[in-house]
Amino acid sequence: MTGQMNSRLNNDLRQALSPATVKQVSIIMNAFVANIVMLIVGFGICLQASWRLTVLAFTVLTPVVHISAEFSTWASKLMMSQWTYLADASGAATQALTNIRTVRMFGARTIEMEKYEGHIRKSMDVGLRSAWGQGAAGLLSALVQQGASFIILYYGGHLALKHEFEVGSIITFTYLWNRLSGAFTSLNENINQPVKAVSAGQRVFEILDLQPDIPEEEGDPFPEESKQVGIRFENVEYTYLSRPDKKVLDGVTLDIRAGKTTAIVGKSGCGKSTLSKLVLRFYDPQGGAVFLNATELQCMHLLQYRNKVGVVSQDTQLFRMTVTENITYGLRATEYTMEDVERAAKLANADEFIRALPEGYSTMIGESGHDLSGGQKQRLSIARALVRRPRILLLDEATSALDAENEAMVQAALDSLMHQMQGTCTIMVIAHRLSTIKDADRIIVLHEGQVVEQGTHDELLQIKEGRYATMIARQLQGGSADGGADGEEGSKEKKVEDAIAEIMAIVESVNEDKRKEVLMGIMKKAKGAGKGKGS
Ligand SMILES: Nc1ncnc2c1ncn2[C@@H]1O[C@H](COP(=O)(O)OP(=O)(O)OP(=O)(O)O)[C@@H](O)[C@H]1O
Repeated sequence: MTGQMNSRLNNDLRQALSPATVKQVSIIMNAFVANIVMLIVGFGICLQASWRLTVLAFTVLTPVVHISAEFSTWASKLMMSQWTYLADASGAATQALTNIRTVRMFGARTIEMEKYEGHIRKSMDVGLRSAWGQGAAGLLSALVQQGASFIILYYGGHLALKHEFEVGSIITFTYLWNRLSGAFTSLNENINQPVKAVSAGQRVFEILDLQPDIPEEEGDPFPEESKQVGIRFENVEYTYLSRPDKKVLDGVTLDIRAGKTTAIVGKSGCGKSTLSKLVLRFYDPQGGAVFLNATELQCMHLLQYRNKVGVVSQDTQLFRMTVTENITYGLRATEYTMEDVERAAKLANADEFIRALPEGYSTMIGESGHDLSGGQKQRLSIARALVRRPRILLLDEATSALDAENEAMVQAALDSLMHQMQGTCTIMVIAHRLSTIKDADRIIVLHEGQVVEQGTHDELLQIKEGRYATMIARQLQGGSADGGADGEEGSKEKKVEDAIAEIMAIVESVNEDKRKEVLMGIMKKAKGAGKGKGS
């Protein structure tokens, strides 16, 4: 899609601007004026020489006009489809080049080349058809014009024989007629070029004038600096348009409390990122509503709102700009100082590696940040979130794509970010594992688009400890594991494996000195549950 838009903008823009050079404008204007004058004056002289021959000649010209108009419509349809194929080719090339590592990894170079060639071939076929058509239309109109000259000579001769017309006038008339039809063809071409440019320009403006589905510059102002902001989901339902059969959020009601850190956890695909997309208002819910304090998010001035939201997500996107420009992306020069940038970078554990770059903060970053490690990109993205002084911070599985070493460094940066922001900023953390959200004030567990549990870390641990204890007790007694965590289905072994994995996650998620206590707690409860069941 991006490639297609790109190609459309490039091709159409080139065509739209093609007549807009001083040389082209003067050529078109000169030829246009000369041809119009030639047509008017020539028509007058012809009429004066013989009105009958003039009417005859212009009657013959009518099919030429018709043929040109028909050909123009046909050719512009062909041109559209030729551009569509070119856009497909450009889209395929952009996609393959953007994901060049994946293409190489899967040995798909030849497949991608063939795809590209396929689109180009189709475009070439259409181009050839258009060229043949243009040739045929030219030939036909030349034949019609020659035919008109022949009829003029024939009928003129006939009139001369009857002494109604002088022989010399026939020669003058034929000469004028040839000049007239030449002027007509040239005028047609003169008009065609700006007309094509205008229609290409219209297509460019169609794209430029596209408005976002959600209006960005109207609505209630964002609450003042002194006021804390909380987010509330009330009975929210959401289904992606491309998958109408699957309700991703099904009556979600939850609070992201003002000034607190709230973690959203749950298995892959349960709807966590969809929640964050609704918070960012990329989409609006189909049922229920999202509120910012007492104001419905849909009534909020979107640009002001997004300006106050800092995001660190799993796939950080960087631009081909300097480090400073990447950190301050979206801010105007008056909205930050260099001290702000350095302070944000220090808090994000990024200052050290930035200073080690060849030109420090002025170093140009390669396309999509390919010359930085995943961890470095994430730390830049944390600095980017910090420098905006956000009132809402969204951390969407910011460490999930990193290796252990980078994860530790980025997690340290995130901890410092959350520490810095605590109390002044409302933080929403989306995580796979409980271990990454030790400092959350509240944890909300999602399961298949619904909130199944919520509470503080300790409250959730107690619930889970109780559940796993019951499961372990049942296992120890050789009984069924049904009724285990989150009501999931599957074989007994799978459930035990899941239970152990989750117990390990709990153990990881608490401080070392508390780990023993948690394990002892589970074993104690398991023993109690076993006895209860046995008696
Ligand atoms: N753009 C989309 N179009 C259609 N379906 C989507 C889209 N994005 C996500 N989904 C589907 O919505 C469901 C929830 O996805 P979501 O990304 O919110 O889950 P998640 O809990 O964040 O998962 P993960 O932890 O793996 O990132 C999944 O079934 C996913 O396939």
